[in-house]
Amino acid sequence: MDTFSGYTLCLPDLTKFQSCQRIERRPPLCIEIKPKCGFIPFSSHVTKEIKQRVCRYCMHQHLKVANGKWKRISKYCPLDLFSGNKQRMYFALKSLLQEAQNNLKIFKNGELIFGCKDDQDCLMDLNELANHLKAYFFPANGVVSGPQCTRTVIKELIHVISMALLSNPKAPTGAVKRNRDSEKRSYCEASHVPREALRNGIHSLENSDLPRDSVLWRILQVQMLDMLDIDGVYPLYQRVQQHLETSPKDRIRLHLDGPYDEDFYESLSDLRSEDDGTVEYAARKIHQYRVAMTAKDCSIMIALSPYPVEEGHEPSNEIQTSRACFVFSVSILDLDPKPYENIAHQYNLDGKIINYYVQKTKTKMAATSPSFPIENEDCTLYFHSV
Ligand SMILES: O=P(O)(O)O[C@@H]1[C@@H](OP(=O)(O)O)[C@H](OP(=O)(O)O)[C@H](O)[C@H](OP(=O)(O)O)[C@H]1OP(=O)(O)O
Ligand SMILES: Nc1ncnc2c1ncn2[C@@H]1O[C@H](COP(=O)(O)OP(=O)(O)OP(=O)(O)O)[C@@H](O)[C@H]1O
Repeated sequence: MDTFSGYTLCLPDLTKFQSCQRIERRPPLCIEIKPKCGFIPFSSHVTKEIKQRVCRYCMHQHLKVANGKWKRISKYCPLDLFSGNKQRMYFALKSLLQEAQNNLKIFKNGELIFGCKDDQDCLMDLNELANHLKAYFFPANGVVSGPQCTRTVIKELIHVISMALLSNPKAPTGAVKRNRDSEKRSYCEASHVPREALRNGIHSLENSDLPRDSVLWRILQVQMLDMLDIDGVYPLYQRVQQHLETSPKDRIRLHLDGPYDEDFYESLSDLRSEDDGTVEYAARKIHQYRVAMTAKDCSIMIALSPYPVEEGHEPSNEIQTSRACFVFSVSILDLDPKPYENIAHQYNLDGKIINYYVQKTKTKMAATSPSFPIENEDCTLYFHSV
């Protein structure tokens, strides 16, 4: 509900399956993922070299833990999830299950069974999650338990989530191959994926790249409307602010607070990046940045409704593994536009994230690097016969 305008938005409950399906004994599941930004900035305005190597999410983790927002650093890296590479996606989803923070929630029949209600109240027990889910993956034998059961259920769950994230509602039109440059931009040096898997990932073309029109592909396309990065957008914001001081009424003409109509939408498709020095150019780039920011903060809802393996279904909206069958739907949540004023906050936050990360990694490197002999210290090597 928007208390300023007096409007209320009435949305369907996305934790429940939307289309009318046959009644199943087992209730619907829903997985909510807030994936965050899935690429390394490619803008030439970026001056801090670290931003070209480590993604914002991984850097921000350190500041969040230092500020007490979360207790532990997550091994989740959005670039692994958005990679389209099965191994990296598996690792990303497993990391979310180990440290969900506000990036993963699981609902059963609309009720939260895994993830955080808020910063204090988190349900994070994987065995309990497996207990909730085993009826979906061991339908004939609900009594299995123990670590093996948990492992199998979690593996199956990750498999099902990956399939939903990579599914293409418009039938197969192929994956979008990355060129060498964008490939480099899709690796984060702070990722915890084992180096070996990364090396294989870079060279293996199969199981890599996002299928066109999959939910991850669509979100990534919108995120990449941020072509200048906050480093390039902030000076444009200052240009607009300066202009508004003398012409405050232009705030409406420049659509800074909406309306989000055809004109606004059209301004998103003009991707020219030659700055002609006008306030119109600045406003257009700010619109694109704000829409990208919205896509960097949205959530994906995957609703799953189980059905018996032997029953046929539209293959386009079903997920079938060796152990389970689901019909599924994928929606995107939390698409309210980021306010124009947010840009100043983003700029300051970006600086804090980077400074803290650089300082933290420097201290860590100093503590782990080998100590060199101090001046005048005896460094004679003695060889003993063996
Ligand atoms: O800046 P970030 O990346 O920390 O994102 C904020 C989110 O923090 P997160 O990193 O996901 O824990 C933050 O999430 P929480 O409220 O902390 O769960 C909000 O979504 C915030 O958006 P808004 O200002 O409420 O519209 C988000 O702010 P925006 O950057 O999208 O404006
Ligand atoms: N249509 C919906 N169906 C099911 N659950 C929903 C729906 N809308 C929101 N939720 C749940 O409520 C949570 C908060 O929603 P949302 O982020 O839109 O609210 P908000 O007030 O904008 O919160 P924030 O400022 O933290 O983003 C979501 O993470 C999701 O779990």
